[in-house]
This record gives sequence, C-alpha cells and structure tokens, in this order.
Amino acid sequence: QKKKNQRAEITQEAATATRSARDKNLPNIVILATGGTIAGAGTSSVSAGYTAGKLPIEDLLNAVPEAKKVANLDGEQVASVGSQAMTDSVWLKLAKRVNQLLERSDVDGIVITHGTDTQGETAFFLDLTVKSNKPVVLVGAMRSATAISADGPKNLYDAIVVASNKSSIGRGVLVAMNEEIFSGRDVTKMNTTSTATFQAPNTGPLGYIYDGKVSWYHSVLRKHTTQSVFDVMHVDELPKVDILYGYSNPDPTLMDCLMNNGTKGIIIAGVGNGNLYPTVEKKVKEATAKGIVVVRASRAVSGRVTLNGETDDKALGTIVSDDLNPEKARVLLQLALLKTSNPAQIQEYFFEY
Ligand SMILES: NC(=O)C[C@H](N)C(=O)O
Repeated sequence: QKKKNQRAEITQEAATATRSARDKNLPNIVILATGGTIAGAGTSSVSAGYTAGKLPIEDLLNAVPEAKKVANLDGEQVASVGSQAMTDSVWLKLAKRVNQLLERSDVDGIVITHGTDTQGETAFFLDLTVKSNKPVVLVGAMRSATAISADGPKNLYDAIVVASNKSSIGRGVLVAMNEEIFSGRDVTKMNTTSTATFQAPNTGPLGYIYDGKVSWYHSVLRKHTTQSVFDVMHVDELPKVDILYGYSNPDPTLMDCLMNNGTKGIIIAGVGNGNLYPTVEKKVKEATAKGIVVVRASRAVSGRVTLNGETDDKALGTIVSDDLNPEKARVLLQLALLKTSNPAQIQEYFFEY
C-alpha cells in the first residue's frame, strides 16, 4: 500500500511538471521546486516585505530563458514553503524523488530551488541520503522574484550550469549561490539579508561559477552519497532530535522538557569547545543514563568540538560533533539513530561523515 501511495504521489507530480523542448546534445536536468525567497513575491519591487514560496516553478524558469540553451529542463513542484517551515517529511519526499529520478538514464542532474534559511540542513540531509554520483545542486535567493535586482534568476542559471557540468559528478550534494559552489556538508547561512549569505566557515567554497563556466579548487573528503550507509527510501519518519542552546546562567529544566517529550537525541550548542554549564552538565548525565544520545556541538561558528577537552565525555556519556555545527549535527544524528543508538558507533559516524 505504501509503495502504491508513493507511486500515486509521483504520478501527481508528473502531472504538474513542466517540460522544455528536447535537444539531444544537451544534458537533461530536473528542477525540483520547494519554495523559498527565490519563489517569493511582494507588492512592491523596492520594499523589503514579501512572502516566500509564492511563484510556481514555471515562473522561475521563465525568468531564465537562457537556461534552455544549457540543458533540457523538466520542473516539478515538490513543496511551496519558506524554508523556515521545512519539515522532515519534505526532506524524505525530496530524497526519495531525487533517488528515483537519478536512477533513470535520461536524467543527468537535479537542481533544487529552496529557501536559504534552512538550505544548509536540507543539503546535508541529501548529501547523506542520495545514492548517486550525478550532480544535485541546491539554490536559493536573498531577494524575492519581484524585487529590483532579484538574485534568483542568476543563481538558478548558475545552478543549472553546475548540475549540467560533468566535472560536478561525484562531489556530493552541492549548493550554488552568488557565483560560489559549496559542499552541502559545510555550507551555512552566515548573514540574515546579504546576497553573499552562504559560506563554509571551516573550508571555504569548493569552486566558482563565472561567465557560465565552473572552476573547482577543493574536493570533499568526508563520506557522502554513494559511500553513505544512510538509506531513507523506506523511511516515513525521522527520530526526534532537538538542539539546546548554551549561554551563561541557563535554566537546566529545559533539559527536562526535552527528556520528557520523547526526544531520542540532543545536540548541545555548547559554548567554546562544546562546553556545558554545570547544572546543564548534570542533566546531560541523566539523559545519557536514560539512553538519550547527547552530542556536544558549539555555538561558535567555526572549528571542531574535540573529545575530552575541558569536558569529560567519558564521565558524561557524551559524544562530539567534530566540525559540524549544531543544525548539521542534528541531521546526522537523526540519520544515525535510524541505524543504532550506540553512542560509540554514532561517534564513528561523526568522524566519517
Ligand atoms: N532568502 C530566503 O530564502 C529566506 C526565506 N525565509 C526562506 O528560507 O525560505
């Protein structure tokens, strides 16, 4: 029955899809649209106010007629949300659809239009769950489609260039924006409003897009896509993992709230090298004793969280996120918990992925 439903969903998507004329010399790229500011519309081209996820995929593609010279384009609307409203269920739907499409010999790559607020998390989720070497490129915009100097059309064109380029094969899931290409693992939103919002604080961009050409400078060494053990093709729900922010003089009872509400894993966005306030530390020990997996990450925007620095992980039963920020660590822990709740095994994942 589940399989049947999945198939029905896909036929429905195909019915709403757009399709450009075929040129057999061009690669075939499918655009999956999820909403975001790139599909945002406002009442004025000069005021800041707009609603994300308003315009359908057809409108986004119509704004870049040049893209049809780069690739044969098909479009599907997977969701229409601001990415602040992104859900596990859209992540799962995306991962399944991407995997189904990339299995086909007539699909060469995928571009996903997505809001920027949580794009880094979706990109990492797909980096760990897509089972193909073919390029998957996420893209967004910081100015709505109706704004003066909207950045969406240029970003979308560039993302299609990256997805169409054979040199993008095998690099994991990518984010292309503002003429830069990032690994989905490392990219994060660093500025609330700037068009140069995406950065990878620990690694920098992998490459650049300029004048319709792609140039690479770095490659990704951590496991992803075809080397990943995480498979969500038959998963309908992800384990509940929450993040607790660290600051001076926090209220430790926030930990009780998480422990009493079915949370299977907790990411602590600790201070410095993932350090914990003493009363929170006590609660963390209680949580790990109950079998909740607790990962120490950091609210600092760059660097690694290391085992047994100032914090005694052995005594607390905690593990560390390595150089993943709290929201990326949450993605990996959700996937890890599908396989095991053994902290030692999960720690290995955090050193591998
Ligand atoms: N620039 C953006 O896309 C922000 C928007 N709130 C979103 O994430 O959907």
